[in-house]
Amino acid sequence: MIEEKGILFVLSGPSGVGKGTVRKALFKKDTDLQYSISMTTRDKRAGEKEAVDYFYRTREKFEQMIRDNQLLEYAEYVGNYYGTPRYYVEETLAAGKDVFLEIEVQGALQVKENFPEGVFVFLSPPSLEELKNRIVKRGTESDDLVANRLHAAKEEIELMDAYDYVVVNDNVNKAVDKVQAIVKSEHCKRERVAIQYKKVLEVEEK
Ligand SMILES: Nc1nc2c(ncn2[C@@H]2O[C@H](COP(=O)(O)OP(=O)(O)O)[C@@H](O)[C@H]2O)c(=O)[nH]1
Ligand SMILES: Nc1ncnc2c1ncn2[C@@H]1O[C@H](COP(=O)(O)OP(=O)(O)O)[C@@H](O)[C@H]1O
Repeated sequence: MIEEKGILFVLSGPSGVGKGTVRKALFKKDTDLQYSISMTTRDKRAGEKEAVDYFYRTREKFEQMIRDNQLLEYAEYVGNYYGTPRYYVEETLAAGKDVFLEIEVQGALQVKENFPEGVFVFLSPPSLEELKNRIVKRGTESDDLVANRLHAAKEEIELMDAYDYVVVNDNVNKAVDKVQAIVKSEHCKRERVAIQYKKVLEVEEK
């Protein structure tokens, strides 16, 4: 019997590059991917909703989840915790559905250790100057935090080699098209493996 687990897709990249924007645009088009909602200790921004944008938790609760091994990965990022609840990801993949994570770079590298068969996509800014413009334009960060996030971004861009794909987010629609093409291409690859496996079984049965 061929194991029909779902594929884990991980979209990562520096803060402000447009991960949230690309992910939201992608989910308006592609309903076959299951988005894993992250847990965070950061404050809710205006317009955000519990269990839609994040699960908002206290540091105490978050640290309890870490101790109980309930997070697939987590990272402390610019003073707050962010993490992926383990149960949802494992159950959804086991049910044969694809899971989509949108997380920062330290977390993506942890996921890669546990799920080397996952598909890792690095969303890159067209330039650092443009990344700064986007963070400033978004207006959610104080000047200090903008500087922190840019500093983190420079280090993160150096980790690009660990990824399977790089998508430059110069234009949101084009970036979404590329992510969708990656999803399709990975499905074709898994189908090839499944067909090859079936052939092996047929030969063995003869
Ligand atoms: N490691 C990890 N990072 C996450 C998770 N969820 C969100 N992030 C990342 O944490 C960073 C900060 O997120 P946020 O405060 O929402 O700011 P924004 O994405 O820059 O608007 C971003 O790079 C997110 O992609 C998660 O579950 N795990
Ligand atoms: N391709 C793009 N061109 C111009 N601006 C963009 C693009 N993608 C995202 N943005 C803008 O950049 C800012 C940061 O995007 P966001 O999705 O919050 O990034 P991230 O989730 O990676 O931190 C937002 O104001 C968003 O509207």
